[in-house]
Amino acid sequence: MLKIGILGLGTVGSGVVKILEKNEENIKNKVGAKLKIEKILVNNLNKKRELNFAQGILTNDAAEIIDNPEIDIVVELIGGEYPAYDYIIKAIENGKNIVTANKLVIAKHGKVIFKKADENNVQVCYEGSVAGGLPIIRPLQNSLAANKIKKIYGILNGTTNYILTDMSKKNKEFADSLAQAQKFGFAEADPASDIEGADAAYKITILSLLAFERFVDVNSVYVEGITNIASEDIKLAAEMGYIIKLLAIAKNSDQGLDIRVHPAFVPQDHPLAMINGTYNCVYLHGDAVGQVMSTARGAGQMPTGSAVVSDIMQVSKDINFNQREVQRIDKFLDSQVVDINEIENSFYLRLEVYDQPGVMAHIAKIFGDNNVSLASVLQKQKDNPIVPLVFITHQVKEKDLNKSLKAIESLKDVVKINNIIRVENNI
Ligand SMILES: NC(=O)C1=CN([C@@H]2O[C@H](COP(=O)(O)OP(=O)(O)OC[C@H]3O[C@@H](n4cnc5c(N)ncnc54)[C@H](OP(=O)(O)O)[C@@H]3O)[C@@H](O)[C@H]2O)C=CC1
Ligand SMILES: N[C@@H](CC=O)C(=O)O
Repeated sequence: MLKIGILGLGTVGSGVVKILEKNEENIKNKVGAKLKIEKILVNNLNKKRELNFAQGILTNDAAEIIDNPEIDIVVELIGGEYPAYDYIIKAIENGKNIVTANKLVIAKHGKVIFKKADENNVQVCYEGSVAGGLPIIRPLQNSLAANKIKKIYGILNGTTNYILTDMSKKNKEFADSLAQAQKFGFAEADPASDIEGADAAYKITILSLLAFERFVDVNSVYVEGITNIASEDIKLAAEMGYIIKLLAIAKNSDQGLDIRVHPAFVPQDHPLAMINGTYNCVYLHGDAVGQVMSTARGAGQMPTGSAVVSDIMQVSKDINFNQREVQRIDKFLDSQVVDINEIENSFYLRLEVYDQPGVMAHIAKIFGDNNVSLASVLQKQKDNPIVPLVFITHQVKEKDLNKSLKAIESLKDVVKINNIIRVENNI
């Protein structure tokens, strides 16, 4: 019998307990040992819970798990940076194997945690940390290991994909869709991490670690969230043949790593445009295998529970059969991240201008002076002295676009620049 201590009994922790109970027999057969939940750490012992436990299982003292010599595997599901990180380190030092779904901790502290795990001869598994129920950590470590991976495009945040899908398909307002995602338990305890892009940045940092064998400083990832996306942008994107998605992108080249998270126009006929709701997707290119695309629900109790329990089972099997999967992280290098200003993209620009002669000529001249060429222009007629003007540019370096936008903003016939969104035509 192997004994498990779980830190956290929220959305994911409850899912893990349910799966371990529901599939108990099947899990025992696959692992070759019975798995027993010894203790569960919660914050508030008096909280009303959907699951019932025997006396003494729930505790609010972390030491009863991380310092407990009976426990073989510590499953960290409390989230956030601290005390989660401290608990993981202490548990490793105490010889526990770790399973976690905490992308923040793995993205920020993976290097230290993996080193510590190696020194203590234990494993750290984190399949649930990226894209919930979508298998991608183990495939990158194993099934795709023969490949050199050049680029990854991901829809890695369930909350924002849910919001964008709702806004585009059901004409819902941002705040209503976010509230729904929070109610379902997809959103982080602090949903700013979802809607402002940090959650996806942690996830693409973890994928880059495995795909490119590079440690990335998560603070060097360029991040923009979806809080500026208006329903007007979603409608205009559709008119122009695109869907707006929050993309997490990592491309490796001799110049360094182009790694970023931002909303993007995705062509309507691209498979990524068809990933809706809480579904996540990873779309990558391996030199041997070619394109690989996988999709599954990226957030929520049972999909994430599925990934976490699979990790628990893998670690249990390894303990049971006395083996340990080794990650050769000692060979991983630190990454050079390419400055966003040097990256070329096509852009969607939505402006409001005074409807008067010459405005187009003034804007076109500034674009021309800064090497910005236009792929399409959409001028909306309104019975109003102020009209929207929409452009899609050809590929241009961000720094050149920004120079021209600064000049355009100061034109007196331009009211304001409403939005700028990157257009990913070459995924
Ligand atoms: N929700 C999702 O869909 C997904 C979440 N994840 C990740 O999984 C992890 C857990 O997320 P989720 O289940 O949503 O989080 P929740 O907020 O739903 O649950 C957190 C749990 O941890 C407990 N807890 C929080 N802080 C402490 C503390 N300082 N000491 C003791 N217990 C504490 C809470 O106790 P109490 O119940 O008493 O309040 C609660 O049981 C996070 O890292 C998250 O990013 C990953 C993929 C998907
Ligand atoms: N808040 C996250 C949960 C899973 O990682 C998301 O919405 O994707």
